[in-house]
Amino acid sequence: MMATPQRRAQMEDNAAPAFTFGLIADIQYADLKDGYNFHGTRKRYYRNSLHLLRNAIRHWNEEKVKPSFILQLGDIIDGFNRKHGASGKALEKVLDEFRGCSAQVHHVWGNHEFYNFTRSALFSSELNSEVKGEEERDDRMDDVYAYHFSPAPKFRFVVLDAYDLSLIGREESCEKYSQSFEIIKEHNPNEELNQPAGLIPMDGRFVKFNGGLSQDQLDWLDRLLTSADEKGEKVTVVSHIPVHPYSTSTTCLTWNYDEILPLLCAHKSVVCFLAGHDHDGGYCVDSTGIHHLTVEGVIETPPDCDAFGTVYVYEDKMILRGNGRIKNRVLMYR
Ligand SMILES: Nc1ccn([C@@H]2O[C@H](COP(=O)(O)OP(=O)(O)OC[C@H](O)CO)[C@@H](O)[C@H]2O)c(=O)n1
Repeated sequence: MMATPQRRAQMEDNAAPAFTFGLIADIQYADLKDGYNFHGTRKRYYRNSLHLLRNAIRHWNEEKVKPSFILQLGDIIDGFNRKHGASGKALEKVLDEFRGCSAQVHHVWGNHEFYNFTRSALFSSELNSEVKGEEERDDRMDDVYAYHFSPAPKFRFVVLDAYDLSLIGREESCEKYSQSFEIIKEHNPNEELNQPAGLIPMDGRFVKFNGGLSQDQLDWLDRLLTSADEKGEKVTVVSHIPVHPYSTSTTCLTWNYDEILPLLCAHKSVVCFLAGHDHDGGYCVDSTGIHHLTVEGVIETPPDCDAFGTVYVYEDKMILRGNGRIKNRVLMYR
């Protein structure tokens, strides 16, 4: 499709951005030969994912305007590492690549983080990139990996914990596990709870490899966005699991997306929602003008291609410059 002259002009904005940041999703590195996804329809390049990460970091380090930070959108190493007793070694290998990046990295937690490590181990690891907020600590958020940061005046990023309510990464003895079990069993009668087989399409999200936000996290997000509205900030919300059904397949959607979406739409500060998880990627603009971008996964990207992007942030828009299978996009603020 030909770009309209207006779209071309927007893409070619040569003015200096306020700042830029990098995007990469679902690296899922493992020192294993290539495999396939569950249905055998998509090849997974476990070893090569490290090379694609290296390409991304080389690109970011050579950028004229250096990215202020990188968003690693979760599933940094694959769950298969655990079976091979290689979780620590695999993580170290990927983090070592990231250490060569001149920008700070914000790590989001996905399902594969919990296949490899306990929640408490993750909190004490380098994958905890939490920036302590300016607001008073809320004790109810102690076991939740959610935080926010402001890379430049009038801009804020919120990192969400999409496995706050989940059957993975929560001790069976805890209240949140019981609550999650009830939620999933109400919609999914399958013996194997990773299976969406037989469910009506919109219920396909009620599988074990997804999760949701607790009421405490929703309340925290609401308070944070109210404060951002008052300050006139532009907010980008980041999570491993997408929240808009048009930006992903329904089997990769957050359990309580139907509570999260209205909350985001009610806050004028929110301009963009970034996620990974669905390796095919996706994009839509919701009815209120929030951009929902699901970033294509490195793990299912062939070795001769790439899967990373750089976002140039302006006062009125963000411009995504994609590499490999990630498309260029202009995201005008609502
Ligand atoms: N229909 C399915 C799909 C998966 N499983 C099992 O669930 C676990 C997680 O699956 P996996 O594909 O590894 O999860 P990813 O986060 O890498 O990918 C999510 C989307 O599929 C990507 O687009 C694993 O144990 C699978 O075997 C299942 O039982 N039934």
